[in-house]
Amino acid sequence: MGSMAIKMDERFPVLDDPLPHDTSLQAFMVSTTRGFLPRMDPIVTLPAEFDVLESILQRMPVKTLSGEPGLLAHGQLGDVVKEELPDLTDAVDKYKDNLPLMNALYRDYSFLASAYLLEPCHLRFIKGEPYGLARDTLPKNISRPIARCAALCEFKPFMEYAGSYALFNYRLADPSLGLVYSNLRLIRAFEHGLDPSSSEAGFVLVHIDMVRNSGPLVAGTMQCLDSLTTPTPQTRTEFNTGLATILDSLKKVNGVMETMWTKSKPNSYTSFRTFIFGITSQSMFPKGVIYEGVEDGPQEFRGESGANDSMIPLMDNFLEIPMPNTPLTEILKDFRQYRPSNHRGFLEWVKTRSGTLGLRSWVWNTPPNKQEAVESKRLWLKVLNQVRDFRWRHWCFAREYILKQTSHPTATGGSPIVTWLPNQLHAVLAEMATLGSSMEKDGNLGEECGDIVDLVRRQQKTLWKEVSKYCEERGVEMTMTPIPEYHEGVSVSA
Ligand code: HEM
Repeated sequence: MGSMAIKMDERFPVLDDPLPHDTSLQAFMVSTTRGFLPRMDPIVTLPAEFDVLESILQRMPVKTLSGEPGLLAHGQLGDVVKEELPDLTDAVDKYKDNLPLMNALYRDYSFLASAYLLEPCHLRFIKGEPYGLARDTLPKNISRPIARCAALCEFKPFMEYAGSYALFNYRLADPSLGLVYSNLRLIRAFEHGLDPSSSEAGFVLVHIDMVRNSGPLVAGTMQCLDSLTTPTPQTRTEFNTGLATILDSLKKVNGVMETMWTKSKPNSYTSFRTFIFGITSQSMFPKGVIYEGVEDGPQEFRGESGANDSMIPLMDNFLEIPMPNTPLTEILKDFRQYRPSNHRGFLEWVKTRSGTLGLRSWVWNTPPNKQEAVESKRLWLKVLNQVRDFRWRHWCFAREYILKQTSHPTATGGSPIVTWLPNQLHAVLAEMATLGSSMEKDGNLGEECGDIVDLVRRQQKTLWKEVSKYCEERGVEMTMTPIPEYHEGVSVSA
């Protein structure tokens, strides 16, 4: 089901039972129980053939598990990789039928690859110097095995958010306590992340803690789409129940997101992020990276980024949020490739299914006076409000963790730091203002939705001012389109 073509007129095979013991399936498959988390908790222990890799990865972080400085603290990783690590591609092949194990190897080689390439930049960064150039060649003992496991797991041969850095990088300190924040530990880290109270650990673990709530998000989405696919007299009721489930799940996700402020400190982010930069659009890699023994030409890939999480893209596709036709939106589309193949297939399927059903029109162009139809609109607006809430908080993160800390112009995924996040936030605000105005006209806004629309109108102006200020300070072109005063007269049909 990973890369297998799913016909768009068939129901996407979302799992209810995530089949945690089935090693013939990719680790990442969308389910109504674990949502976008892998089907099983990530594999921690590698087979004995990989003992050298394990030993290097344990000695690698700036601060190791014992608290002693590791190889990256003194710039010793490059030499150790050359001296100690054999090319273990044949050992990878020996286990190729065990896809979750391939995923663990992909995670581990991608940690090593990023640390190896960016080690020189880290050494300059801690001296307060600009990043300068990274290493531009990945030696065979890393490039061949990472290319092999990435191909088997259907990832890019470079660190990704789900398959490597975040969602396949946790273990349970006490398995009997399950997936609760205080019980989560990182498997791999670059800087201080093996200490669960560190900002690096907090940054990663908050992502996992959020995605832990994505099962009902998937289930609610499927319920909404199913209810319209085969219409019955109960369709509207079922649709509204599905929307309510989505809303509940997003509220939990946003509630956990808010804990980032205390779990990971704004002034610590820039030091561990050196290792999660990608190759695409980064000054550290002006000529890409040569993967020795794999491909002839230089390669480039986007870096690790929450932009490759699937929860918000799911909502973008389900709600048919119109994105502006800008080069920034092209980057958003490019990000959609950097995720597990099954997530990719699911997101595409939802986009097509919502579009074919004309979901947005069905909700917004129905007669305004039927109570259940009005409820669909209110729920839809509240779900959009959670997407807004996510993106607004996210913009606040970008301001506090990045813009106020560094002048480096490009985020880890290779997007321009000042304008990219606002491109999407602006689009969500505009959509909400448009839909809110149409409810207002019909006299159906109600108090809660009225408050939401008021907030949207205030945030449109604040965002505009903030982005203009950063663009001016940094000499960046302001790309946001002007805000039409309260979007009067804008059509809401899809
Ligand atoms: C300190 C916290 C965070 C910072 C500094 C941060 C930073 C960024 C940056 C700079 C981008 C732009 C894309 C790029 O990398 O080129 C981005 C995108 C994104 N990040 Fe984060 N992030 C944070 C936390 C999170 C969390 C907890 C999630 C949860 C899943 C997340 C999900 C996303 C999403 C979905 C996008 C795409 C946004 C969109 O479509 O508008 N981020 N992040």
